[in-house]
Amino acid sequence: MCPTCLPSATSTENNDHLVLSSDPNHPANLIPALCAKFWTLGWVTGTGGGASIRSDDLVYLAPSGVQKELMKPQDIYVLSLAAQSQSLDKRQRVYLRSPANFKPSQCTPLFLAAFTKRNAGCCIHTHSHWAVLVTLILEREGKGEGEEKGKVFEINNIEQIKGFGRGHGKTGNLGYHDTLRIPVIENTAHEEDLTEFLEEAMDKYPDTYAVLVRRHGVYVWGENVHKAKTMCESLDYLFQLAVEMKQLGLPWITDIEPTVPTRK
Ligand SMILES: CSC[C@@H](O)[C@@H](O)C(=O)COP(=O)(O)O
Ligand SMILES: [Zn+2]
Repeated sequence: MCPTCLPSATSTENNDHLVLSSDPNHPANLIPALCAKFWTLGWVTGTGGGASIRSDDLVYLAPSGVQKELMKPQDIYVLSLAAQSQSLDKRQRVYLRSPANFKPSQCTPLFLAAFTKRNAGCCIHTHSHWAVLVTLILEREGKGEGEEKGKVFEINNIEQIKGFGRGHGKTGNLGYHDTLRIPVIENTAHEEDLTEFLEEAMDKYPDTYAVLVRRHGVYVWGENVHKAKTMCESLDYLFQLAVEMKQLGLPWITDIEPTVPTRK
């Protein structure tokens, strides 16, 4: 048992009903199904990456260090946000369900940041090559430059930008001519140490739905699973495009005046 886990049920009454459902959209069924799809995209290979879903007060999490594409609903942890907030030691996690012989994902505090600071319903973490390559390009461009250079990915005038919401609490999506900005934080030796930097980036970029982690990957969240998944897909498309644009010597930010169509 992980030292920071505090199960509120014994192993014999391990609240299996919280993860056993015939509904394919139940979070305990969706997390393994999504991770199996993400594995085919190279987002969660070699146990890296993962996904977490919040349904009201309950947070569903994968175990740590497992092949994410082979997980089963019975492997899923369930945590109560309310119980967590009442706990005297905030680092102590209050699990309603802890599968035996596992530890909860090291990404747990980062997923919780998306749920508590942004009221997200789903958070996805990928180790996508494209995300990592974008952070490497930015690292090279930021070398010897000012403080902020290399610490934010910016792109405009690409249709797929319209796949992003304007920001938490705002209505509508970004437009074709808007600039999408994704902050970049530096990687740390231990995943949980990323949390304070992820939270800082969320404060500095209140409209962002994603944070890149240098030489590591990306965290993407959304109000629900559909939004988190489609924004993660749109981002990966843009990261790949951006790497290929860079190879062709094309800039990510361009000055294109909006055109008004003339109708005949
Ligand atoms: C290939 S190990 C990757 C981990 O250190 C981490 O970055 C990660 O994304 C997954 O952590 P996990 O605890 O297995 O959910
Ligand atoms: Zn990771």
